[in-house]
Amino acid sequence: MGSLFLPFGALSDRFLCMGMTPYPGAPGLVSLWPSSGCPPPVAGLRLQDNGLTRPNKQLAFGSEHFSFFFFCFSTDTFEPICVKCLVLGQVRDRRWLVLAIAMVRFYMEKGTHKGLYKSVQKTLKFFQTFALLEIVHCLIGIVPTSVIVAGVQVSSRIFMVWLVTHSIKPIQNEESVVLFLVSWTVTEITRYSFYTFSLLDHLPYFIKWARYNFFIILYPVGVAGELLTIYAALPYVKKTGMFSIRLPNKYNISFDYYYFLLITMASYIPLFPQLYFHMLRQRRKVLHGEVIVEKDD
Ligand SMILES: CCCCCCCCCCCCC/C=C/C(=O)SCCNC(=O)CCNC(=O)[C@H](O)C(C)(C)COP(=O)(O)OP(=O)(O)OC[C@H]1O[C@@H](n2cnc3c(N)ncnc32)[C@H](O)[C@@H]1OP(=O)(O)O
Repeated sequence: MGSLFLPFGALSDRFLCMGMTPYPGAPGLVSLWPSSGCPPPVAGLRLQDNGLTRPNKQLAFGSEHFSFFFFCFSTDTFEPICVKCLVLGQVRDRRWLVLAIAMVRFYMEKGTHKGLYKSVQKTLKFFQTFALLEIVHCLIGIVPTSVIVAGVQVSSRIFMVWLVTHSIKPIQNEESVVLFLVSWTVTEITRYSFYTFSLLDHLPYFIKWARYNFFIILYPVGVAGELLTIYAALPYVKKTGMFSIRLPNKYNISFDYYYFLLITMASYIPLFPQLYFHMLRQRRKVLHGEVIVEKDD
């Protein structure tokens, strides 16, 4: 029994790891014990070593309030694999599922999108801010995803959540907010289901297909939602001068949030196609087995 900071370097052989967190994806206590004679079938899935240096199998289950997870790994390298599993948070699909259910329930009860953002904003801000960890994963090499691709994707969403939708209350009931909320949610449920089932080596074709097809529609829809929301915010930002710094001031600097928003909107023109074509290349590679040599970002 130990905490997250067990001396991984001192371990050898295979280990089964079991953890419990206060809520899905949060850090929590982890128990480790040698897997020999130990790994039982977990929820019908047999954990077995397949010689990978990343977690061989991982399974997470629980409720909205806490989460259990099991995984089995080999320590033939001294990579902190357990930490890797924890921070990768394969339960994120369920966190986004919580958001999806909250949105559907709200719409069924109220019959309107007005007030939807307000009702899900805490959950959204929490999950989306946690997505910053994705950039950290790329930076420290836990996942092979391009830092630039993940960085643009995550930072644009964080920007939308905190500096646009959270900060500019009059736009929170715009239909465009629903557009990006729905496309982000469906995308993340699919994406994290894909990662989870891939790690389990039981990837249903539908999940794989969905991961590499849904984006064809959801990406433009999400981006349209984001751009329309920023556009709707412009008059308010201009009128209030929010987040702007006017001259004269003692630092002799000026900043105009209105123009910053315009520049951000313009930056979608070169950046979005890069992300979209990246996904189209991934699609050809994963679904059609094409060998694609990508330029280093
Ligand atoms: C300050 C203001 C800045 C503003 C900037 C403005 C400009 C913005 C321009 C554009 C903005 C776009 C905004 C986006 C909006 C939306 O999201 S709309 C909704 C639709 N969105 C999508 O469909 C997103 C699709 N895109 C992606 O999924 C991504 O591009 C990606 C996730 C960032 C990268 O995908 P990809 O290159 O395919 O890599 P990965 O999926 O990460 O896979 C690489 C390998 O790594 C493994 N892996 C990754 N993460 C995990 C994990 N958590 N657990 C386990 N494994 C993981 C993965 O399995 C792959 O492994 P291999 O298969 O072995 O290679």
